[in-house]
Amino acid sequence: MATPHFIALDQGTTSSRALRFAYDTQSQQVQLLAQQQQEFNQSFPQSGWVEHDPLEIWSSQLACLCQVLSSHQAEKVAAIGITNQRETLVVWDRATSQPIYPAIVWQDRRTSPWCQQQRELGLEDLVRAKTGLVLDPYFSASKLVWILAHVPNARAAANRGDLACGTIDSWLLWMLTGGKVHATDVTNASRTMLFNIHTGEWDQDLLKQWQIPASLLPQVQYSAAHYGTTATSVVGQEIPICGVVGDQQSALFGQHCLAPGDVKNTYGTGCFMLLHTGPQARYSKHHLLTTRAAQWDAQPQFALEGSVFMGGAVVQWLRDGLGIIKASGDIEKLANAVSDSGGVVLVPAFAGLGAPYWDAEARGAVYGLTRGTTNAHLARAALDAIALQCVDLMQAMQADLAEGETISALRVDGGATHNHLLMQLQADLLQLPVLRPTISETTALGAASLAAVGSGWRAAATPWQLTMETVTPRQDPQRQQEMATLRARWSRAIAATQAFSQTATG
Ligand SMILES: Nc1ncnc2c1ncn2[C@@H]1O[C@H](COP(=O)(O)OP(=O)(O)O)[C@@H](O)[C@H]1O
Ligand SMILES: O=P(O)(O)OC[C@H](O)CO
Repeated sequence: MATPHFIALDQGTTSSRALRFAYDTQSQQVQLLAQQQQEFNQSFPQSGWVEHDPLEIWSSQLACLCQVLSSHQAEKVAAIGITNQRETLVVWDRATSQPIYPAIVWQDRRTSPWCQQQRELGLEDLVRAKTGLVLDPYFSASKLVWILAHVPNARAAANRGDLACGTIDSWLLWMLTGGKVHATDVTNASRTMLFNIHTGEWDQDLLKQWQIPASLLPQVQYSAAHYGTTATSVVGQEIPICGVVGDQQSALFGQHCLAPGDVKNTYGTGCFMLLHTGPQARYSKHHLLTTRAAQWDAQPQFALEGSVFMGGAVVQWLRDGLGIIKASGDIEKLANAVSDSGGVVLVPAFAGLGAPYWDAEARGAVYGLTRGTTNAHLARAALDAIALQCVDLMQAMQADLAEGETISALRVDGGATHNHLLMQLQADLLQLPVLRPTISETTALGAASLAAVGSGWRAAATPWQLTMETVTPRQDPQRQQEMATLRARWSRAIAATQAFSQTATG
């Protein structure tokens, strides 16, 4: 098998995907052979709540896997890698494998009051020191506490050891192995707010503080490890599962960002900028998170992360909420109908503001409307907002760089990077080259690559061949002036939005 195949399962916020790659061990070339994708339902049962059906996640993911399995010879598949939307939490019954409640999604804000209580108890610094995270509803811990408190009988069943919980990787592993494996990897664990990023273990103090029985939690392993094999009764054959990694850390790995100073930004539902910082945990002075990067041997790896909750989701809102475009890709043509937003600024704080503001109570706002404002101006303002949120992340990251470190380019991936207008805007705002791989599926590539490492087919440090396209920043004075104006307006709009959320009473 000189050209083993690896399958990545990429379970995202809006869709499940399976991608099959062939890896030529001689040339290190990788080829995408087949891919399948299924969207699934998003449920918004109350204001600020976001839920998924874990069984629909599972059935869509299994269907995609089975399709790419049957696309080529079965025996060529050397291993599977799983990558996933992070933080989203599932709790299920160990005996029946039935979820006891829908998955509470990373975007869900219902636990904002609980987070506030924990801050009032003075836990913020302790949580940050142990987990690298800020006390925000984004992370899994508050979602688990909510389920244990609100789902009938959940607390008693958890205390008896009858329940299991985990992020989506754990849920998929459990189902793929027919209930044999309850595990997760360090990157996913580091997003739960229950994991000590320094010791590499569940933090007993936090578990005690929040009354979480340790028996609920999965076993934590390296990202490249032998997790188990798929059950024949489920998938039709036994295939080793040798990689598990959160989707943003997977993209970091897939983009070959393995050394301190390497940075990537993914433009999916949200936008996630990660800076690899090497084997030492580094704490931000500018409200970024400290998180685990993919780990392939005994040496832990760390990253600084800036998370923006509404990236491509703003485009979905224009499509599904306002109905001003039919497909996400239509936004570029509409936005190109005008030369700028006409002074309109959209702050998409629909689910609060993530890094670097961490304002769970902020809500979205549009400024600068006139009688002349059109859908095209709004579309343009939406793209501006995606890029400007990422400028905030980059500014924080640059301010956190160690002496001698510089960021010379931004590697990008994710659905919204197909938008040329957005990518040019990003390059111009940052005055940095934006590097876009011709394989846009670097998240899946990262998981496939880790599965190849975990199954012994390649060494982690050996990069795949990646061809990059460069978007060069425009440096003419007029453009620079336009970008400065955009940034100044954005700062005012953010300040006004936060002031409104502090003064709003209902
Ligand atoms: N041409 C485009 N311009 C802007 N946004 C886009 C474009 N194509 C897709 N998107 C957005 O990208 C997101 C999908 O990207 P993807 O990487 O598949 O996300 P996820 O992994 O979060 O499900 C959607 O929010 C969609 O609105
Ligand atoms: O599903 P994505 O690609 O939007 O990623 C979601 C993130 O992992 C949330 O932290």
